Amino acid sequence: MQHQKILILDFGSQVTQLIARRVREANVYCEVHPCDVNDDWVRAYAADGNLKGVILSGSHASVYEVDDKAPDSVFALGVPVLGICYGMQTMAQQLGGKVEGGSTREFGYAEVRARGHTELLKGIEDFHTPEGHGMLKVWMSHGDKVTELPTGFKLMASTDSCPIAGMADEERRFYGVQFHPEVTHTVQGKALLDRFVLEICGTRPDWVMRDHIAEAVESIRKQVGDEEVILGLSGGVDSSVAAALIHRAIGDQLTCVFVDHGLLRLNEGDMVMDMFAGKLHAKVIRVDASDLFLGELAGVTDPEQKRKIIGRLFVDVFKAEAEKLKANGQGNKGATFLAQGTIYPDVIESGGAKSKKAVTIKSHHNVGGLPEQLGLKLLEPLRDLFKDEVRELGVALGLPHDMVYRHPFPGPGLGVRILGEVKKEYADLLRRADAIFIEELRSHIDKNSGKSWYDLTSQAFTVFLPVKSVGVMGDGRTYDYVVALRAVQTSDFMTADWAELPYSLLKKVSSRIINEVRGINRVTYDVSSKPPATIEWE
Ligand SMILES: Nc1ncnc2c1ncn2[C@@H]1O[C@H](COP(=O)(O)OP(=O)(O)OP(=O)(O)O)[C@@H](O)[C@H]1O
Ligand SMILES: O=c1[nH]c(=O)c2[nH+]cn([C@@H]3O[C@H](COP(=O)(O)O)[C@@H](O)[C@H]3O)c2[nH]1
Ligand SMILES: NC(=O)CC[C@H](N)C(=O)O
Ligand SMILES: [Mg+2]
Repeated sequence: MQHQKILILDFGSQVTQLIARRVREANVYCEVHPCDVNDDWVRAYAADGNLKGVILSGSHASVYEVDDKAPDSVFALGVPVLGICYGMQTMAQQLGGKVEGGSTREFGYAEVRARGHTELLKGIEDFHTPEGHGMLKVWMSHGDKVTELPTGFKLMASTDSCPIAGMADEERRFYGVQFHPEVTHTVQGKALLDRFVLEICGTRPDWVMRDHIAEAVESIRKQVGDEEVILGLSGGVDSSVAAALIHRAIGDQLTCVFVDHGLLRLNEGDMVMDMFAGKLHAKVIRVDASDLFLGELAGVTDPEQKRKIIGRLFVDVFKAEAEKLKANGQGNKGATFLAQGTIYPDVIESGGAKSKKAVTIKSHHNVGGLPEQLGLKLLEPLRDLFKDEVRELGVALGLPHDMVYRHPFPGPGLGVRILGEVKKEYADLLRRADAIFIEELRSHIDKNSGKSWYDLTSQAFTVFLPVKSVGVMGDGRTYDYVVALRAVQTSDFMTADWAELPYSLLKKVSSRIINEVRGINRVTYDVSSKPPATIEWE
């Protein structure tokens, strides 16, 4: 089935993904593409008639400094266009208006007054002033402003310091807002985007997870035919959901390879095997490669070097398993496809025009280089989905709730949570400390929300610090290792706040770790946000 869709052109804003999230939440399919796609691309993209509207994102740049423009064809498609912040500014400039650098900058909360009556803001006000004007509580982040409306536009909204905070050409259905409707701080932001997407663009809300399973199953069958697929299964959310979906489509033509690199969490290996072999009846090969990984990591202390070694060993193991599959005597012909749990944020991050300019903070282990080296074709059934859509899909496929709502776990595992040199002794201590932390997070329920602290945090784990400190236990002196607890709250993992865990919880965890894990005598809590820190320590 062909879905109607909204095109989001990304000018490099930090929050472009949120626009996509909000549109998807309205059950409308959308895609984010870099702003520098050309006119031919836009026309081809719209050729099947399913493109119902375009949204132009914000940017850190200024329209008078860079020449990032929307392809002109966007304004000639006959579909509605919404410009947000920089998106509004470039729309204004491209259509004959004027944009200038302002002397006052607006960051954060602002109140915007609706002007006149426009279709976009119809029925969308947070409150009315005594004079009867509609006001919106919004989030702003800009220094430049539109100072002259382009021909055909009328004023839609303003603030004290930004007289043109919204503009509309109702004839052509072009709208611009200086504020950010995609962030939750803009109280009616979701309502405004819903109105644009559903009413102004008239899009059919047909993006529903239930239907997606049937469509995905059909397309996997078509793509794979009677060939065979291997999939790197980590037990994490993405690869597990990909495995369940592909298994539903092609059954035994799928073989999952689960690599135990000796850097997994406590009992993780058995849990993953149990679930896949036991409940889903999928073929899973468990490869015990801990000696290989720990052997190659011995003596290596540099984080980037550790990541590269782990990435390379993953490739080696997959390669060896793909070969073995041909000769296993069970009628396998050998895999021609490699399946991956790549999700939409991975696609945007690696393909976005903007992110190519970004510096490498850490080389995320990735299997992106795999297919070429292995001579395999790629199968990525989740590449259009956001994480929470993947989770919804997992539940719909019958995966247990606990598995689907697990915190993400990085491929290099404890390898990046043991600072410096990785040793089995350290990994064993860390596994036990981490298991205690997670157990307590799960059992501590927050009274206000009724949720466990595991569910209230996005990711939580323990980090092993290879330093010793002095302690006293049972009147004796100890000289043992230190661990740090890390718990963060984030929606996209690009930025994160450290979680304000209750002291009672921290107290319990600390006392249990020190009492139960001999070899650790000190526990600290990491109170750094991202940025400037990162979530993992390496
Ligand atoms: N131990 C492992 N064995 C086999 N494949 C792995 C392993 N760890 C990671 N991978 C592969 O690397 C991919 C990327 O890992 P990543 O952690 O980003 O995703 P995930 O584990 O599927 O989900 P989550 O983000 O919830 O942890 C996985 O989808 C999987 O294919
Ligand atoms: O699959 C992965 N392979 C990796 O190499 C990797 N490194 C970091 N992470 C995860 O990415 C998110 C952001 O982490 P950082 O703030 O530490 O960069 C967090 O969720 C991290 O756990 C990884 N995931
Ligand atoms: N967030 C934005 O899109 C900002 C646009 C532009 N850089 C400004 O300061 O106005
Ligand atoms: Mg993972």
